[in-house]
Amino acid sequence: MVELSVVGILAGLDQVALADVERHINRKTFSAGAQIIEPESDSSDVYLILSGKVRIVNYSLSGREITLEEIGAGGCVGQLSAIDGEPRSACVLAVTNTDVAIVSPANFEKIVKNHPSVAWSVIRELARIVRTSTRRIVDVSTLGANERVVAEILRCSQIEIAEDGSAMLSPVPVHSEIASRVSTSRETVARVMGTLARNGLIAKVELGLYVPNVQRLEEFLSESIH
Ligand SMILES: Nc1ncnc2c1ncn2[C@@H]1O[C@@H]2COP(=O)(O)O[C@H]2[C@H]1O
Repeated sequence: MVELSVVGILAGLDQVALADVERHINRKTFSAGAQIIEPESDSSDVYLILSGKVRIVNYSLSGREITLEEIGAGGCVGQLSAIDGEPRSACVLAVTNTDVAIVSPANFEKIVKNHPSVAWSVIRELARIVRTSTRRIVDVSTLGANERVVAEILRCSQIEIAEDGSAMLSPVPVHSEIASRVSTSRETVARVMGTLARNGLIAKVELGLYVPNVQRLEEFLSESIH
């Protein structure tokens, strides 16, 4: 059984406090593809992700799926409705089989009020969401679709950057997933990745998508913006 201590917002709690939280949760496993949070439901439960990966998605008026974020083990979703009592702001889907600890809104409030370190972590997480959302708004309002695709590959590369300035994205990012993250079509992603490959900025290799020089990719992006 996965320990609750893997959950980021519970990191500051000692064993006694964790045992107390354990009494206020229900564990559940969602299969890959299952919907964990449905916007239409009345529930305001909070989901602490113990293992696996979830995708937070919204839908455009035309029905296109927009990925807001992917969150792995240690993350927390569903806190917004638990905090403000408003309807769910997005859908949450299990990407892989995912083990969660479910906390009712009343128990979430109790845990937050009893443990200042949890309250602070929840606040920090909200700050992170605001920052990420701000960056997305700026990207969507200032960059064209092609540049957004390059910016997304660049962001993934910056996370994986090695000492020699290269990066390996493994597995190769799926076109439809990049498209969903940057609000464009799969065809645009395929076209832009083709251009990057022809310019030697990315290459598909056995291990994944290889970016030989992340700085060159950054320069390519800033040249295409200006
Ligand atoms: N922009 C976002 N970035 C990260 N997580 C989000 C974002 N929007 C919604 N979520 C998460 O998705 C959840 C959907 O249900 P809630 O609104 O209760 O709580 C939400 C957050 O946990």
